[in-house]
Amino acid sequence: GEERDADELPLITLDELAEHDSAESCWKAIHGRVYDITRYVPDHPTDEAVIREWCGKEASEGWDNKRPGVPHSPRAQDRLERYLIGRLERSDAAPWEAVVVESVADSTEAQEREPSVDERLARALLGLPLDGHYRGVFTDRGSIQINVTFDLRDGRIHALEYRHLAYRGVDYLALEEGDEGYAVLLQHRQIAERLEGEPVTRIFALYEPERVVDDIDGFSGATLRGGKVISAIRDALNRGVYSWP
Ligand code: HEM
Repeated sequence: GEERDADELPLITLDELAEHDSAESCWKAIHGRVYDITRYVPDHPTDEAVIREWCGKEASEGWDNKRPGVPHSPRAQDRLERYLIGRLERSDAAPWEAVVVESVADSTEAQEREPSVDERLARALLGLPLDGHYRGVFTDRGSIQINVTFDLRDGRIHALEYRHLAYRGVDYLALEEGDEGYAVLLQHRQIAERLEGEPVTRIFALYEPERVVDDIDGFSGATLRGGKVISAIRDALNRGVYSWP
């Protein structure tokens, strides 16, 4: 669809919107525009209930927060624009400026958010991981093997730490020099050192640990479960920012 002049679109009231609150006819208002997404509901990549509960409503909050702080991708935005049918009639009861859930919002006050001046918002709109403190785990059959924390700044990893590191009943963080398996702990620490300041995309190098860690004490790089560290980091990224810098 060509970009239509917003002024040409019909005005739709909140009452009218509210009549289309089911899967049979699902309209949503997002940032001042109204979309009839009825045809899209069955195709949405979640449980239908997730998207249906916003039918008939001002849904910017859901749109901007697939999970807290994680907005939909540009691809989803393109998709959304296919269903544009009107403009929401503004009323003071329904502010439709960017809505950000509380955990993410600057708590001081609702200030004007523009991607040109708000780096966080710009990264969010581009689908880039947001700066902040992250925590994630790798579990195996219910028990946590790796628990990592790290910070992202401009998409780069800093201060990667292991809160927990255990395989097969061995608590590696408790090992001391000379203990069997100590080299595995050193290798994990090397990962943290070598990833310091690297773009987060660099984690995939851990699939070939010898690219990242030295051979220590005759242990080959293969001792290291590089894939598990990647999983813990990806889990952290999936969970989203744990706390803001
Ligand atoms: C407003 C309420 C909505 C909520 C709460 C919501 C929630 C979600 C969630 C939780 C996911 C993640 C699925 C996953 O990672 O497996 C997702 C993905 C997606 N949603 Fe929605 N959604 C909403 C509306 C929409 C609408 C109206 C469209 C398009 C017309 C849409 C298009 C997509 C697409 C294309 C994805 C794939 C990931 C992406 O491109 O961001 N969603 N949505």
